[in-house]
Amino acid sequence: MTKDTKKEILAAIDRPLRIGTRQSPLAMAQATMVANALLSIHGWRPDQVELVPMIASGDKIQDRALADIGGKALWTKELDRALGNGEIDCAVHSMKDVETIRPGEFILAAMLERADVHDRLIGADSIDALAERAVVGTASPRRKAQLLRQRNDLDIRLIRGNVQARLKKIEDGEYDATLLAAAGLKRLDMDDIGAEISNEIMLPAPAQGAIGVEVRSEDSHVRRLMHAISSTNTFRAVTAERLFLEQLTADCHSPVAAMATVDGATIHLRAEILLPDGSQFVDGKSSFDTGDVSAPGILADTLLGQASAELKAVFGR
Ligand SMILES: NCc1[nH]cc(CCC(=O)O)c1CC(=O)O
Repeated sequence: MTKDTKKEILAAIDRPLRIGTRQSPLAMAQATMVANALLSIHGWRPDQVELVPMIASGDKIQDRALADIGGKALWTKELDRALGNGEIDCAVHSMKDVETIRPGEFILAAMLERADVHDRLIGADSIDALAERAVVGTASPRRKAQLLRQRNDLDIRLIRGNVQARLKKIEDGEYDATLLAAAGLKRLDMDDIGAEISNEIMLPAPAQGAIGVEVRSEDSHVRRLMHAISSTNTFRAVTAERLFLEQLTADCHSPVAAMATVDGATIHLRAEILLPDGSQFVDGKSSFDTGDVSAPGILADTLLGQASAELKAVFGR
């Protein structure tokens, strides 16, 4: 960008850019990363951005699985309202928690460069090292199915609450172990906690480790500001994973994993669908051009085509 366009963008800001976020420590850390990226790339003063923390419905409900009470919208509803109203200029999300189909009035304008995509096991050095019938807390149908595939003796129970609350429950002995995304732990400066589980054993959730920024589609000014902090490779990889998920018509009940990597002009997508009890799964991979928007859906159809009637039924087929 030339010096003149930079000046023009700066001049257009007559008040701080309001960045909407959930108020959990992880969400605040993510929004701060977006704020810092903007300050750094646009050369702004710290007072030219403002974090606007909001409580999401999902934060108020701690005793049931998300899947049972309204799914991913519980994380986006409040922020959507504020973004639609113009109370905030953008909303920062963990892309893993964002529905595949979003209101047309919003657009994903940026994704920060993706962090570590592994899951980490807290409470034991490996899945095999867990005691017989150990109690493992997770709220993720994917992690539950992948754990049971490896160890069908494990007692998988629902765990809710933010990262700190979950770690406390392990400390207190309420659960023997849990799984958390390495990306989230790192953002909370806790990346040394637990043991890394390989992507072979636990392929991550679609969009795991990616932070996205949504803006109003019509707001070309903020779109342009966000474009400057976006990682093209992360955007392409996460978009492929989300297209895969969309074709499956999966929701947060569905045990699904997908991970794409970008190598030059090629996307490599690996994905897997499982029965909730881990007793069956189908996995596959596909490599395609970065411009190919139908390949992820074709992989989804291929996996479903190889699935048993029971596994198809998990995806309403
Ligand atoms: N569903 C909660 C959630 N959403 C995003 C992350 C971690 C950060 C990320 O994957 O980007 C987490 C916690 C976890 O899975 O451990």
